[in-house]
Amino acid sequence: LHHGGHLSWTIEAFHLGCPALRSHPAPGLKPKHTNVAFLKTHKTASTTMQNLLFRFAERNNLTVALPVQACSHQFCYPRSFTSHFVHPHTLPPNIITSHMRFNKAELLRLMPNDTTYITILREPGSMFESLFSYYNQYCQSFKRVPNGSLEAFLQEPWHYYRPDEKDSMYARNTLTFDLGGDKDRPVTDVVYARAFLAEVERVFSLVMIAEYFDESLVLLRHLLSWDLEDILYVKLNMRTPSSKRSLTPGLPSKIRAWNSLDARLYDHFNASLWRQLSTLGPACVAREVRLLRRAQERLMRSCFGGRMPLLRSAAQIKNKDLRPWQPSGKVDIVGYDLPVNLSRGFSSQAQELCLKLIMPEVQYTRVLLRSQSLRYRRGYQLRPPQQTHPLQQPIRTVLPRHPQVQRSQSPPVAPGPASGTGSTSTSTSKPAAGTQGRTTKLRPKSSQTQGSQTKK
Ligand SMILES: Nc1ncnc2c1ncn2[C@@H]1O[C@H](COP(=O)(O)OS(=O)(=O)O)[C@@H](OP(=O)(O)O)[C@H]1O
Repeated sequence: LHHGGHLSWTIEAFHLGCPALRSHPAPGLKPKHTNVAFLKTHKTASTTMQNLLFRFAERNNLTVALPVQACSHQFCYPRSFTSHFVHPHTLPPNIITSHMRFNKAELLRLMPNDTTYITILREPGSMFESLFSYYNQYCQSFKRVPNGSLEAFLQEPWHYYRPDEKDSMYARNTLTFDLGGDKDRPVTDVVYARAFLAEVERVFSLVMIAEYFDESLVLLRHLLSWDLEDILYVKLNMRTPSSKRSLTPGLPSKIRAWNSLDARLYDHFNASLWRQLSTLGPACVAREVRLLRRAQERLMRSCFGGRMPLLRSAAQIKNKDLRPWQPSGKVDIVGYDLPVNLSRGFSSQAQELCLKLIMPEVQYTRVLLRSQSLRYRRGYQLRPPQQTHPLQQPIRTVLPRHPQVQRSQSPPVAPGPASGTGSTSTSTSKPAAGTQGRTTKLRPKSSQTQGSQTKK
């Protein structure tokens, strides 16, 4: 993306009187928030968000907390998160975004005081259909169902579901579980449901909604004072149309009843998303979404020569760094390939951007761990002997390395006409199953927003 794109975005949005921009007449000078904890929930477009955050971290030389190898590429999900799951070479972190089961106290210990907490939810019907298809070979509750029939499962879920067995969190109230809640709390326990919802509301400054991904990104950009280029993305981790099934009449309501805690969360935060958007102003939001989509198209054209990169099944993707993990033979996750002839005229930085945009979660996590370990070791060698190494200090005393980033002085590199191969060499085999401070306060919500094997 080129500087001009950013400029026209800010000018156009400014003329529309977007509240956050109006209150900051020189948005280009406002420092970006760089300390972000994104709770990566399951089957909610969270891999797309994670990729966006990984790229943001790399561009700004930030540190991303990554799992220790024993945890695979997730923080030992479904175990409750602890800072022991974080690789020491990725401390102290600015950003955390890999799958985990949320544990507020541990994150407060790990992350800087001014960390912004964000998560994403998806409409329960389509989310459960996605979970049911993706985890049908792993989750016993789903495996028991004759002919893998979603209808049969929903007809009598208690016949197939065992609350305490391995992977049961994919079969009921997965969002509630990921957020650290009790997925099996009876529907009648309204007091619990209300208190849980209130807690989520208190902790998370933004709860994105997958169905309104672009609108959610507009809110995110305002909340964090980020630029347009910071929210560009390519959709990742999609199933092929043939792996999806449409829900027959009556199923959505059964799914909501079975996942009543999740349904409650979704309804609440969907409504609050729209309240936030209306505070920002519908015209402003519509224009920002349009600008985002136009910028995406420009980026797609320059990286991939078309409106979208070439969508491929894993077997068709030549570069193994770009092959997404496949949960089973029964469901196809599509990925992308880089066009072979796009390397000419591209700077290596531009090639890297195009590659990273479409790099699947498992491979990107490995690449990032490698580069951060390298940086860590270099830093360690350069440190005078008397200086205490951060890991020798209790975690609570470690200060963030990059509290905030000033907007880039130089224009971002335009991805000119990319190579079909990356410099990385990672395998696509699925990693092994999840085995198995600092005193911080949650920052107040930003006033700007008034307005995992473990499976993959
Ligand atoms: N930008 C955007 N907007 C809306 N939906 C999107 C987006 N990006 C990805 N997706 C869809 O999200 C599903 C994958 O979610 P996750 O990446 O969270 O899955 S995972 O738990 O990490 O495996 C997967 O849904 P299904 O295809 O229904 O399985 C993706 O198609």
